[in-house]
Amino acid sequence: MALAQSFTGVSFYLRGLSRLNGALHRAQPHVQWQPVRCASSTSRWKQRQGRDAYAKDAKVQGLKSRAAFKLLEMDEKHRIFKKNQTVIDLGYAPGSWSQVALERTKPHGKVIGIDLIPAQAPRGVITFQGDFLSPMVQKLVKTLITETDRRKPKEQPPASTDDETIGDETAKIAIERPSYIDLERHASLGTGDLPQETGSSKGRLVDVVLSDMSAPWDQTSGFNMNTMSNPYHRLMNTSGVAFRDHAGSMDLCNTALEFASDTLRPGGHFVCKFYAGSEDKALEQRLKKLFSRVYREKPESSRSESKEAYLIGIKRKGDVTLEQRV
Ligand SMILES: C[S@@+](CC[C@H](N)C(=O)[O-])C[C@H]1O[C@@H](n2cnc3c(N)ncnc32)[C@H](O)[C@@H]1O
Repeated sequence: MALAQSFTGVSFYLRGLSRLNGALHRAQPHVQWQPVRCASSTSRWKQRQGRDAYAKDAKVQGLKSRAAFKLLEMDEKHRIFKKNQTVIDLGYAPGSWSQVALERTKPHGKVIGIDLIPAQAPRGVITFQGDFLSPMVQKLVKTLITETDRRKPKEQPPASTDDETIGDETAKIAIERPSYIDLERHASLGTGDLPQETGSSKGRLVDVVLSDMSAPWDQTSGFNMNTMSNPYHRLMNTSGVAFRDHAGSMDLCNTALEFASDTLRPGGHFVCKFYAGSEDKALEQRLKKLFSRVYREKPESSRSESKEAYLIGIKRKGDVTLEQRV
């Protein structure tokens, strides 16, 4: 049974890091996750999913979505993951990138997923629900990173304590902190006792920061779906208006990059999705300040009609930090 502790408006789930089964283990015989080429698409999403070989392959292999293949392609080319790394997955829901990250960082990799919406995370992923554009949420995530780093798997309490159940078990780490709402209230009153910003290199505990965040838009179709059991369908990933998608993605990417600047170890890597447009060159320049090598990728599994593409930063420079935007 999964244990969950809810704080007002924010939920933490820590599932047993070493007990990976379910979808991930079912996917194991196909660890290569070799996709076949994409079939032609139609304008209707559902029909397209029906014909899309990547979407079918993801289902067969127990992956939460076809997006997994984009990350697998990029990892194949740039060797992003190594065993036992700590990975932050921004916009993790429904969780296929987290599945890939867990698989590629075995046996003791740690994956922390953050998303606006609640979702059933892959087993073994620590999740945090909140808007990553909020500075408060970013601070809480930094605190969570520090806390989980202190509690390595070998340091967890024995199976008989209250914090751990046995069986299809899930380990829970109870993290003592004020609620999200309390923190927001204190901040607005100017009395905030916020979590301390982690000091320069001291807070750099992360090996890989991934961001597949897309600015969410209100749902415009598919209202007949059972949205209580599948909240992923409550929001659309693109507005359909190229400029809005581009502007939204630049904000998300810059925020993810600044977070990477604060939390990535020297030598760490960064991947972020963006929607192409006039500002993406400036974003690429910012990456070049922080990383030794920067690549622009459009994986084969990314639909050709989509303006999405990825920037990859390899090897964070140890002596550089990015200035925050004003
Ligand atoms: C394309 S989906 C990610 C798919 C995921 N990489 C996977 O493989 O399953 C984009 C996600 O970004 C999330 N997102 C968008 N804006 C966000 C924000 N400001 N904070 C946190 N998550 C956000 C959305 O809720 C959505 O779940």
